[in-house]
Amino acid sequence: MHGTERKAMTETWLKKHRQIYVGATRHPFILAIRDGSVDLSSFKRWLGQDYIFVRAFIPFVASVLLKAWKESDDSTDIDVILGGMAALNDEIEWFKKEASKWGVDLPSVVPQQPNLDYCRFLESLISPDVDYTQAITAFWAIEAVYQDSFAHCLEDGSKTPGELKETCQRWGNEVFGQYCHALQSIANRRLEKATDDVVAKAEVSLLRILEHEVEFWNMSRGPV
Ligand SMILES: Cc1ncc(CNC=O)c(N)n1
Repeated sequence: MHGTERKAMTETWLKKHRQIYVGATRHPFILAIRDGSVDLSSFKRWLGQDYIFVRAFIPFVASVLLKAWKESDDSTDIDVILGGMAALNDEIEWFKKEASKWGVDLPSVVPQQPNLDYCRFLESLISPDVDYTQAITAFWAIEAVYQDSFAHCLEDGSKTPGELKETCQRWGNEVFGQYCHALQSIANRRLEKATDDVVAKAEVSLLRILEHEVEFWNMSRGPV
């Protein structure tokens, strides 16, 4: 990496890994929501699995907050991360409401293997051995996949069914988009000053996240 221009590292990575990024953000499940052909049992499967994921995501975000507090050179990072935590509080209530609307009994949802694998990966990032730069890059990537995916379902020309629009709005709205940009700016700022070793680790975790996200969407198809 020596001598490499590191401004906007995350943008460089998204170009370099474009194929897998498109796989994660234009998955057949998302395309089916967008064209209105989505099977509602797929949607319900996704909803139940995502609730389990989001519960595991909370301690991960808390760990990023703690790392920011200990390691960040900019105290306003905390405000951005805290905003993300506040959104998760809302999100948990929304999942409960949405699940009851669709007749999904959340306590009886069994986590599928790709979900367990993704949650275990999140847990590995909580370790104090993972530094703030790597953790905030991972946090950005996880949020950005949902933002990009669901915003696609709200674009002009999309035929998203009315009853799924609220779901798409949750992650596809403008405010969530700005929040993802704020996370991306923090990641870029940190990556610019990071050691080659940390930059390499952050890139690997970005790739792992994109792979986990593809597997996560694949679960909506149901057990094979
Ligand atoms: C599998 C997955 N990835 C990203 C998100 C978005 N972050 C928090 O809600 C999510 N809900 N689920």
